[in-house]
Amino acid sequence: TSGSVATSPIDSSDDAYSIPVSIGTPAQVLNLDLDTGSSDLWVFSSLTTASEVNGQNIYTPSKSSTSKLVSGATWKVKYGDESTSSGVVYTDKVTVGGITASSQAVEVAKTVSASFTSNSDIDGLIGMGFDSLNSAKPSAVPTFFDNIIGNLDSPVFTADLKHNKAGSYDFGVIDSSKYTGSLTYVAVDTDPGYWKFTSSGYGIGSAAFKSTSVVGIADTGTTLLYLDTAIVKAYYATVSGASNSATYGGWVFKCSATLPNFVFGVGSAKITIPGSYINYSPVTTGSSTCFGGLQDSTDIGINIFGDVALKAAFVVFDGSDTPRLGWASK
Ligand SMILES: O=C(NNC1=NCCC1)c1ccc(Br)cc1
Repeated sequence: TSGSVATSPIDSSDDAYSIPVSIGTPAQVLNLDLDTGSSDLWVFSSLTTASEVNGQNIYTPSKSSTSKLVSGATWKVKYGDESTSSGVVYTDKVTVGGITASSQAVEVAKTVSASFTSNSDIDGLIGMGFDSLNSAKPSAVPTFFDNIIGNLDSPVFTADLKHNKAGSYDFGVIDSSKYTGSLTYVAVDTDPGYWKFTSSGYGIGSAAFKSTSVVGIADTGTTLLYLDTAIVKAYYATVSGASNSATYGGWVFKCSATLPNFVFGVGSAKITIPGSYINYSPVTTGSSTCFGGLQDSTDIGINIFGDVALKAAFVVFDGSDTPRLGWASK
């Protein structure tokens, strides 16, 4: 089988990208954040503390004829932005882009942290990292990708995220109409469970490309691009008036600034992020000070190729016995 689902940015800053996911019988459709940086499929639910639900769609297992409680199973997940959620586990029928996992572990939230409550556009997450990252206890549960991979024509999913418009995630097929040129593949290190790869270098504006190994993860669940201090400083040195603000917790500049393109290498290929993608958003609504889409990864401990980078490319997440990432321009 193969399938495709549209994915839309939840707001004008492309803060996250959601997909419709059908759960249960009859179908309950929730908008989930497909996240290659984690491996839990969890949802707002009828079991979620009422005061922590604010406009989200919820999954009510008792209304699904195919739901089953997984006795004794619990989960608790913490994300890189310090957000958290936790609860219990059901299995149910889950369909994404026309592809069904008949008995998918659906982690039902009993509690979620404030940043989830305040985001009415996201009804939960669908993790597409490796199973080793799954938080369920006493034993991990397989991701949706792991459950369907055996039925896919090809053991892959692809990401075609776009700036301020709908893109798509495809499953089981590589649609060559969605990219230009050719795909360049790079090895993935699956320890500890991210899609971790080594970029071959970077270029800032019209400056010479710098060949250097940059280890990072391809993370659809992280909004921005986080790289080593030296690269980030070199980039903002070309933006007059840019500064690393303690007040705002990162690099800021005048919203009217002209930002250079940023190129990152994958093998011999080069992906160009338009400078405009690095003007992320005003620090507060209406401010003329803007927060950069490229930030320092020092405090994280690993580089993250988040949505700012991913939306400049067509990316193949290849889950074959030798996992790898394919990158192309578009
Ligand atoms: O949590 C992570 N990615 N997904 C999401 N972030 C926020 C909601 C979902 C994440 C993963 C690895 C590293 Br290293 C840093 C962050």
